[in-house]
Amino acid sequence: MGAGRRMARKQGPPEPLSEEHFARLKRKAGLPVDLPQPQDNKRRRTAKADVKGTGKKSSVKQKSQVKAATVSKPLKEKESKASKAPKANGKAKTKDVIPGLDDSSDEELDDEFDLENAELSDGDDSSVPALGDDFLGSDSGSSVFDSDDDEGDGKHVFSEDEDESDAEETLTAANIAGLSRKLDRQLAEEAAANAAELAESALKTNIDDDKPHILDDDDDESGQKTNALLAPDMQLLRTRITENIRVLGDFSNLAEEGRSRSEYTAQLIKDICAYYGYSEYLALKLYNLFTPREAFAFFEANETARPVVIRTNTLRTNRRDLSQALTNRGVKLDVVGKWSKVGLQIYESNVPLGATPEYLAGHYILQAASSFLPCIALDPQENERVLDMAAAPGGKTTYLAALMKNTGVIVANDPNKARSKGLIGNIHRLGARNVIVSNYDAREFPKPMGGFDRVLLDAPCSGTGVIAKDPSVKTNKTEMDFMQLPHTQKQLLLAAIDSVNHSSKSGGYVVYSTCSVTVEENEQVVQYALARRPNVKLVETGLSVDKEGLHKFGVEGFTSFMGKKFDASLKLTRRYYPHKYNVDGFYVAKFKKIGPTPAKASSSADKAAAMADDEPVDRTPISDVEVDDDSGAVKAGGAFGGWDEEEDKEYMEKGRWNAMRRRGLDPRSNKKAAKKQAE
Ligand SMILES: C[S@@+](CC[C@H](N)C(=O)[O-])C[C@H]1O[C@@H](n2cnc3c(N)ncnc32)[C@H](O)[C@@H]1O
Repeated sequence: MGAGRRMARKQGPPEPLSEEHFARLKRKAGLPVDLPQPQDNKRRRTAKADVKGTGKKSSVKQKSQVKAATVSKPLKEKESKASKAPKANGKAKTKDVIPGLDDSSDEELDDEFDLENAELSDGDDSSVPALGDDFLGSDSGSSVFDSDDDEGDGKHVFSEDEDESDAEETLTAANIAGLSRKLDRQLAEEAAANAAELAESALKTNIDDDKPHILDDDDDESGQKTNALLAPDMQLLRTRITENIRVLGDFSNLAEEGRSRSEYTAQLIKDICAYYGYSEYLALKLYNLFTPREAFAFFEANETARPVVIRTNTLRTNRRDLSQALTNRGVKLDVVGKWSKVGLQIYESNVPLGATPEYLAGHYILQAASSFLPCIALDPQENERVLDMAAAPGGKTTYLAALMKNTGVIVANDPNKARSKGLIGNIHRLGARNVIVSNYDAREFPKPMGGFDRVLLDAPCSGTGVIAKDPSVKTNKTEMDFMQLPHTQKQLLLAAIDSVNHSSKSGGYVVYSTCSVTVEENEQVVQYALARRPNVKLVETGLSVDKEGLHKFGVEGFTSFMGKKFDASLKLTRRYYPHKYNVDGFYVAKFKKIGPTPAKASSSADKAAAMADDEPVDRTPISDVEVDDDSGAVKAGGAFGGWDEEEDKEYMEKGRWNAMRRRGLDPRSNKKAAKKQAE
C-alpha cells in the first residue's frame, strides 16, 4: 500500500464525474474535447455551451440553467479537514463517522442531493492508488464476490464482508475522511444554503420559459437515429438526467405541454442506463424503489466505494487498544458510529491492513459496517446454540462467537466448500473456539440439526446493495435471477424458522438478511414466511443509534410496493442504503418463533410447493439405495438390508418423537404428518 493512502471519504452529496473523465470519453468517441475553464462554483452555464463545438444538437433547452457545483467546494474543504482529523500522537478522536444516523442528518443528506449542483465538480477518486498485494493472496477460494463459483449454489453468494482476498479489493477503493462534529455543523450550514438555493431555483423554474426541454421532438427522428450511433456525450447525459429529475419532482410546473410522466420516466431510465451502465431491467427495478431524486442519489452512491471498516475482535483485544496499536503504525481511523462498539473506520493507512501483526494475531477483521447489523439484531447470548445457515467466509460467524464470548455452540454452515476454507481460516485466526463447520445445503435443515436458540440466515442474494464493490451486478442480473433467488431464499427462510426451538428460554429468534435492496429478495420473502409459518412474528431488530434504542437506525421496510400489500409488521424490518448511511445496501428482518411449527405447515405439500419450480433433485436417501451390479436396477431396502419393522417399532417411535422435538416441531400436533416428515 502506498504511503499516505486515503481510504475513506464521507458519503456526502452525489459526486460528479471529473471533467477529465468526460474529456477522455469524448476523445475515445472521436469528438472534439472542450475542457471547461476553471469557474466560480456559483457560475451558471447553459447546456448548449457544453456541447459547443461538438456539432451535436443539445436536447436540453438553451435557457435551462444548470448551476455549478456549489456543494463540491465545502465538501472538499471538509474532506481535507477530515483526513487530518486523527491526531498525530495516535489518539484517534472518537467521533461518529457514518452520516444519517439520526433524523436530522437524514434530512441534511436529503438536502445534499442537489441535482443541479451536483453537476460540475471534480471527482478525485482516480488520484488514489490501488492497494498492492498483501501476503494473503487471493487463492483462498473465499473471494466474497465469487459469483463464478463452480457450484451452482455458489452463483449468488454476495457478501459485504471481507475475507482475505476481498480485503484487498475494498482497499483499492479510495475514500477520504469521515464524519466529525465539526463536519456535521458544516454540513448543516451547507444544507441550509442548498435549501435556500433550491428554493431560489424552484422560483426560477416557475417561469414558463424556463421549462427544460428534455424529450426529443416528434419530428426529430433523423436526429435521434444519428445520435444513437454516436458515443453518448456523458456531460450532456448527466445534465439531462438532473434536469429530468427536476421536472419529475415538479411535474405540473416544469413538464412541457402534452408530455406524460411516463415519457419523462422512460427517457430517464434510458439515460441512467447509458450514463451508469445498467441493464434497463435492473435500472428500472432499482429506480422504482425510490423517488426520482433519491434514485439518482442511490445510483450516484453506487459509483463510489464505501469506507473501509474493520471490526475489533473482542475475543483477542478491545477497540481502544486496537486503535492505539494501529494509530502507532500510522493508520488514521475513527469509530464507526454510536451503533457499534467494535467498528473502526479507516481513513488512511501506510500499511497493508491485511498484513499487520494485529491482523495476523486476529485482533480485527476487515468487515463492511452493514455486515455488523444482522449480528447485532440476532443478539446471541452466552451458552446458546446458534445456527449460521450461510456462513462463509465467516465475518458474521466470528462476530457471533465474540458476542457469545466463545461460549455455547455455533454451527457455521455453508455448502460451498471453497468458501468454507475462508470460513475456517477466519475462525482460526480470530480464535473462535465455539464453532462447528458444516457443509449442508441449508434447505435441508432442520433435518441434520434443529432446536437452535437462534438462527442467522444471511442469504445468498443478487448483491444489488453492493454494486459499488461489484459493478458487474449492473448488467449480469436477469429476470430469471430475480425469480430463482427469492425462491431459494424463501426455502431457506422456512428452514431457518423450522430449525429454531420456540420454547428456548433465552431465544427463539431468526434473523434474515441480504445485501440486496430489491423487494423480491426482502419484503416478499419475509411476507411469504409469515404466510407459511403462522408460528412466527416480526419483532424490532433492535438496531438503533443510541443505547436507549430511541433512534432507530435504518429505513422501515415496505408495507406495500407497486400494488402489492404486505403485513403491517413489515415496517419493523430495516433497509440500509448507501446514499443514506454510507454503508452497503442491506436488509434485516428479525422473527420471534412463538409456537411449534405445525406439522401441516412443514408437510411434504408445503415443501413440494416451494420446490415446484426447482431443478429436479434425487432425494433418495443414500443408505436406502442399492444398485444391482449386473442390471443396474435399484433394489428396495438397499445395502443396509432394510428394517425389521416389528422389532424396531418402539425405538423408531421414540426416536421420531425426540427428533421432532429437537427440531422445534410438536410431535403431537399431527402425528401422521409428523411421522411422514420425520421420515
Ligand atoms: C452472503 S454470503 C454469506 C456471508 C457470510 N454470512 C458472512 O458474513 O461472511 C451467502 C452464502 O450463502 C451460501 N449459500 C448459497 N446457497 C446456499 C444454500 N442453499 N444453503 C446454505 N448456504 C448457501 C453461499 O455459499 C455464500 O457463502
